[in-house]
Amino acid sequence: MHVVVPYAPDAPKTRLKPVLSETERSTLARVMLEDVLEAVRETGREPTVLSTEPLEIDAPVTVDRRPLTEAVNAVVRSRTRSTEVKSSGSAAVAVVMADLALTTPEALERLFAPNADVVIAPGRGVGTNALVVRHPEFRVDYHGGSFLDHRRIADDIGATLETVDSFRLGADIDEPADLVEVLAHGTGRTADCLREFGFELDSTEGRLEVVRSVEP
Ligand SMILES: Nc1nc2c(ncn2[C@@H]2O[C@H](COP(=O)(O)OP(=O)(O)OP(=O)(O)O)[C@@H](O)[C@H]2O)c(=O)[nH]1
Ligand SMILES: C[C@H](OP(=O)(O)O)C(=O)O
Repeated sequence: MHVVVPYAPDAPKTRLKPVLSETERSTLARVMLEDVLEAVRETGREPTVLSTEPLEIDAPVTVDRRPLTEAVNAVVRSRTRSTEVKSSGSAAVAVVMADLALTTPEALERLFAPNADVVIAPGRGVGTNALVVRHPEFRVDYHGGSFLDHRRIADDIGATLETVDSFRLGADIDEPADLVEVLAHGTGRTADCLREFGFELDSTEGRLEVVRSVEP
């Protein structure tokens, strides 16, 4: 299975602006990417980064400056349609977002295991955090509740769809409140990165929150 990790390094994670400086957002995005790549590798697969810019990283990188949906569809089209790839028995393509900081190899195996035409791990906010495509006519349409769009697209083309109910794959790190999940459940370098930025868990207001001792 070909595993692609989309990544846009230019001004990433803007929704974290209230709590992180621009440099910190870039560092966090990069560390999350590295955690995701490592988790994929631990499943025995070699991920390719699908980046909007050239990157210095220990992984193959494909540069495609088009918006997310177009760039991913170009990969999906070429992998699921190529007769050469099909005859080698690996026409499936997986798309795993780079901001899944809680991802583990075990969580990814649950995404890779089903033999459905389309497999989706939805994210909070009804996004599509991770996806496997085996059907040659399936195309992605990210943003704006993309899980519902992807379910409809699968239905329209008669593709079988399996949904993976995963806390770890469902947790994309977009907003300040998501940092609580990283500090509480993170097993990779992202949690260490947040601690280095000075974040810690705090429950003095009742609900568990992140607070930071050093402001950006
Ligand atoms: N290749 C590619 N990847 C993208 C693009 N836009 C977002 N991504 C990646 O897709 C994943 C999900 O994107 P978002 O959650 O919107 O991340 P983001 O754009 O960094 O965050 P916000 O600025 O808060 O929306 C992340 O891994 C991003 O790095 C794009 O245009 N091209
Ligand atoms: C990538 C995109 O992220 P969102 O806009 O939902 O955060 C999606 O999952 O469709």
